[in-house]
Amino acid sequence: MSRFPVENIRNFSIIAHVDHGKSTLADRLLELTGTIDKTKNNKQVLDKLQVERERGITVKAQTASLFYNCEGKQYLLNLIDTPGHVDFSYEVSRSLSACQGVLLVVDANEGIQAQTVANFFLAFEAQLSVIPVINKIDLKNADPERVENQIEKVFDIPSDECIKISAKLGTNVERVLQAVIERIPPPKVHRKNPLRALVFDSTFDQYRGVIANVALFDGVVSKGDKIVSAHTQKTYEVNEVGVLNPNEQPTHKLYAGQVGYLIAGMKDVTEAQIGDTLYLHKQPVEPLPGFKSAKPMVFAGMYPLDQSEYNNLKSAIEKLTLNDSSVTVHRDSSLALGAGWRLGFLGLLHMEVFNQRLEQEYNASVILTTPTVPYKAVLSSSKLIKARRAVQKNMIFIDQNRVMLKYLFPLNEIVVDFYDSLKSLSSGYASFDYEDAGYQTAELVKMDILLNGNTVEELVTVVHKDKAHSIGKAICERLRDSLPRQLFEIAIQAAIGSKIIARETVKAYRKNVLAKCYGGDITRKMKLLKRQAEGKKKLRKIGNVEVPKDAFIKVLKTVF
Ligand SMILES: Nc1nc2c(ncn2[C@@H]2O[C@H](COP(=O)(O)OP(=O)(O)OP(=O)(O)O)[C@@H](O)[C@H]2O)c(=O)[nH]1
Repeated sequence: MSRFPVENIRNFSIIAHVDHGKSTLADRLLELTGTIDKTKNNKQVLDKLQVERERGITVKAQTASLFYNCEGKQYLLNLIDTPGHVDFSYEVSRSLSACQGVLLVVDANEGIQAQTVANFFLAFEAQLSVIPVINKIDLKNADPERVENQIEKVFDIPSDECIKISAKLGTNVERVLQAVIERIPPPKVHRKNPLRALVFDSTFDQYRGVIANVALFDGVVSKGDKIVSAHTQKTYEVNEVGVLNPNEQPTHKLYAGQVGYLIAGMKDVTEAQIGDTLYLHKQPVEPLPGFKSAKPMVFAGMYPLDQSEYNNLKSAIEKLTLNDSSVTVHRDSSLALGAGWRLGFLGLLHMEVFNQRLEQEYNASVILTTPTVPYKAVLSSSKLIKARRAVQKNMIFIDQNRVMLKYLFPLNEIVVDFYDSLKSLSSGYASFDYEDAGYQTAELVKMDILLNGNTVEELVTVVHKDKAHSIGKAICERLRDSLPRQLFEIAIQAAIGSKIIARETVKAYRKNVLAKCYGGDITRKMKLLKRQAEGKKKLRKIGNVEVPKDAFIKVLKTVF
């Protein structure tokens, strides 16, 4: 690795709106630099997770070191492929901290979309060099000149700086590599200073412990060095260092300006925090600023299917949150579902992907409850504050066919199915991005669900006043269909305070376990009654109503 002086190193990221072709461009760059075999049918090589391959989207940023010869000099190019979907923008902002420049990929047919704008500003704020790349010029409807004009108008980048390519066919991709060398500056680092390495990502390997992805800002790290974590102050010996090419390839050393991985016998997932600084033993340095913690937008309860699985699920969640540090975890418990956690996610897709990764990578089966969003409630007079609907903030015309609209929305209105409705209403043309605008006042009510007059704590929820009736009705109907009939009639009611807003009834049914037992043999009667009592233990009693666990799961998972 010493062959690469700092001036021959470029660290860059590919950013774009979802599906504009980042991963395909990354494949071509890996092929052009001989990192992967051109003859193979390479498709999204850096999308390593099963969930990424199944869904065809990137959810984790991935790093690859490319070796590239240009005009007699050998360059080391560290490429970070990032996700496009809004839920994973935290991955993007973290990746950018290890870069000096970005390739901003824009689809030649679709033009600038919501995440193109959001990701551009992440790079712009981080003061990175931006190389605009117009992709998919091979498409019949491609209009690269129109997209060039959009880029000039919205981002103030001269249109002659755009590189027009087809990542699929490989057209002009070599020009992208040349632009990386010419337009992105080498990292500003000092090799003579003591080691200062930023942990910008980490994964957990069952056999080797924590694998930390590091960017070296100062100094050198070698196999066998003693290093200290600024976060925990624990000391470790470096067992392995190397580059990702794109799989792990050990090297003896990593130098400032380089990006690679490091294994140092960290066995516990709490030991390698993303954003931590590593330095050499007895040579302490000022820690790097790290990362702003992610702000979860959507919360859901997670419980093991069976309580005996609690500890396994706990360890799986810990390992996965090491790799996805934007998830927040708090212990929680529910009378119906037992001990579990309340997890915070950046969006609904993020929640689904996390759940799928738990199942696929850790073989965990979980119950995930319907997502909710956080509210701040003023309880002084239990009358909750005035409502505010979506308010338009501004409207900007990007070109003749495209307009950017900004609205202030209650988070709860956009979190579940807004994105799908927007896509179907606009035949797929509209794209959507959001950011937190703080808490607003709204007319919210606390809705109770009652079984024969007794509140079911698990189903108490906060809803908007206007939606209380439809949600209450849906919960009552769902409960009616999942509650077994009992010896008496059950009234299922949704109530706001003392006002009942929806009601369903489950008719009485007498299961006479003694029916077959004519003849009056008392011991046989006792045996049957005992068996019936055992069956009831799996139920939860609310007042005099017995509720099987399944009924809660059905309601908690599907309504709202
Ligand atoms: N015609 C054409 N299709 C392309 C080109 N580049 C990418 N695609 C297609 O566009 C789709 C999306 O490409 P990806 O590379 O997965 O896009 P991405 O930006 O990485 O997507 P995310 O990782 O989910 O954000 C795939 O079906 C690609 O085959 C191109 O130059 N021309």
